[in-house]
Amino acid sequence: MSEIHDWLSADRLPSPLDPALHDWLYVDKGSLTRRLTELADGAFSVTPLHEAWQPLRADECAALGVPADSEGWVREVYLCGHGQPWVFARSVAARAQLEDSGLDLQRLGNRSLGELLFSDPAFARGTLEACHYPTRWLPDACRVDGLWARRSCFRQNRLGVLVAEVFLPELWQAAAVTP
Ligand SMILES: C=C(O[C@@H]1C=C(C(=O)O)C=C[C@H]1O)C(=O)O
Repeated sequence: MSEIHDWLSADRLPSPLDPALHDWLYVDKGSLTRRLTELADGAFSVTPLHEAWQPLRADECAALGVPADSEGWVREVYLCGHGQPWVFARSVAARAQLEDSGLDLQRLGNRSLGELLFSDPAFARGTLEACHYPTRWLPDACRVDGLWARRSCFRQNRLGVLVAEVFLPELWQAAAVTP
């Protein structure tokens, strides 16, 4: 299934995925931070790569329900096990929604956004969608074609935080999954 470039919910997949891969992408709706922490026996860390106000991508504006080219806070990090990048995560929120919400994403640093989202019961997670993440959107250091990614939107009142997680080959090795 090398042609999936659009974000698809599980019911729109053209054919079934390997069950272990399907589980990571669609079934486990809990915190990825917690799942990776368990897999790494506690040796989990977050490495911020890029944090800035900038225009959001078209697919992000559509998912958040804001006008095209809206500005938002963009946070890109590696989620690491034993110091090795396992997941590249990009989380975005539109400026107007964020400023109304009081959520302070700018001072998160190397704390996990997942801990924050999952510790606040006011946030509800939307449908998980997956795709092969466009290579050009990856940092140079992990630019591999056809990597599986998933995304979902966490909503609280008017605020949406869209979280995309790209699974890197080192994670599949550690988890003994053949993607
Ligand atoms: C949504 C979660 O948060 C994770 C932590 C992130 C961060 O710190 O920037 C980003 C995306 C997620 O992979 C989670 O743990 O499930």
